[in-house]
Amino acid sequence: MKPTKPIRIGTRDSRLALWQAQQVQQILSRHNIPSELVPVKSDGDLDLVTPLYAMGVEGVFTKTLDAHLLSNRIDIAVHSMKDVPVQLPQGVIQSAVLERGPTGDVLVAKNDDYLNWKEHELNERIIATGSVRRKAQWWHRFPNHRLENIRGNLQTRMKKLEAETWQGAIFAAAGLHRMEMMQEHTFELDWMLPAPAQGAIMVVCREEDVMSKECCKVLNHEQTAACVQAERDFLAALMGGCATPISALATIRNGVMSFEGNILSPDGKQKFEVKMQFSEKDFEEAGRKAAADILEQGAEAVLALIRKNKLK
Ligand SMILES: NCc1[nH]cc(CCC(=O)O)c1CC(=O)O
Repeated sequence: MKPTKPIRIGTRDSRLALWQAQQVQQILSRHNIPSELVPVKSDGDLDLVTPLYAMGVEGVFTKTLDAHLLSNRIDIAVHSMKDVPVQLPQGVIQSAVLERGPTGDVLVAKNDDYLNWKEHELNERIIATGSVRRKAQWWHRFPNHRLENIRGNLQTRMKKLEAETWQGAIFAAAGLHRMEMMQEHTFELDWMLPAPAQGAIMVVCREEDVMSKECCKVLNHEQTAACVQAERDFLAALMGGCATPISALATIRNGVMSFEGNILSPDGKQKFEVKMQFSEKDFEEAGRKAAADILEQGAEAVLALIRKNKLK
């Protein structure tokens, strides 16, 4: 099946978003499917002051592209999957998930000091992150550190870090990697679980657009799709929301899925975690089963706390 007109690929206009959309374009072109990029400004990019968790709406990065899709100004939209609310708008469907990049979070620091920081140390250090999920996990490990809010695209945040006296800032490894912005003093935070679907690129299209749906099949990476589905099912079963201190990472090796998830209170004091393995026949159940396990441990108390904070 070949489209008669180039597929219009909607993307945000940040450098990272454009890079990701170009990946999609390259794969399509390898399969002789013509396409064109349609960059669109999103509200999440226009307001650089308000922390994301205070914007009060879900999908600040995705709703502008959703509107473009539903009004037929674009045929597909490319998103950083971790920014996409688990509930897609009516009429919009997931048409592919690309093979995943690096999944973790990293600390970009001013020097190599991090290697000497002890868990629960008394030193007060200043680290920048705007993410409630990263804050909660950081405070769980370093309760005495001060965490500063930071917003903006990767380039903006990196410049801000250079200009401030902070010891470091936290970034998704995938973004830095894709922008070739890996800095000298960068440390993998292997003790921190990423946001559900971090490092994955999702493609969506209109539900009834058979042609685009078919073309997107060449973009889909099945193992990645199974892993991020499990992570998002975990999130959906617990809250169904973004900007919550809920993390998850699923990986598949030799046909077995290893699933890790956690929920923390926003101050990092309470933490529940789950680690489970699933064989292929249970992949579709993984997220839901992990959520049931963590709730059984008593995580509901933390969820109630998060809900109360959100209402304030
Ligand atoms: N919320 C912003 C965002 N959305 C996707 C990425 C990076 C790429 C990815 O994680 O898929 C980032 C930057 C960051 O968290 O540092």
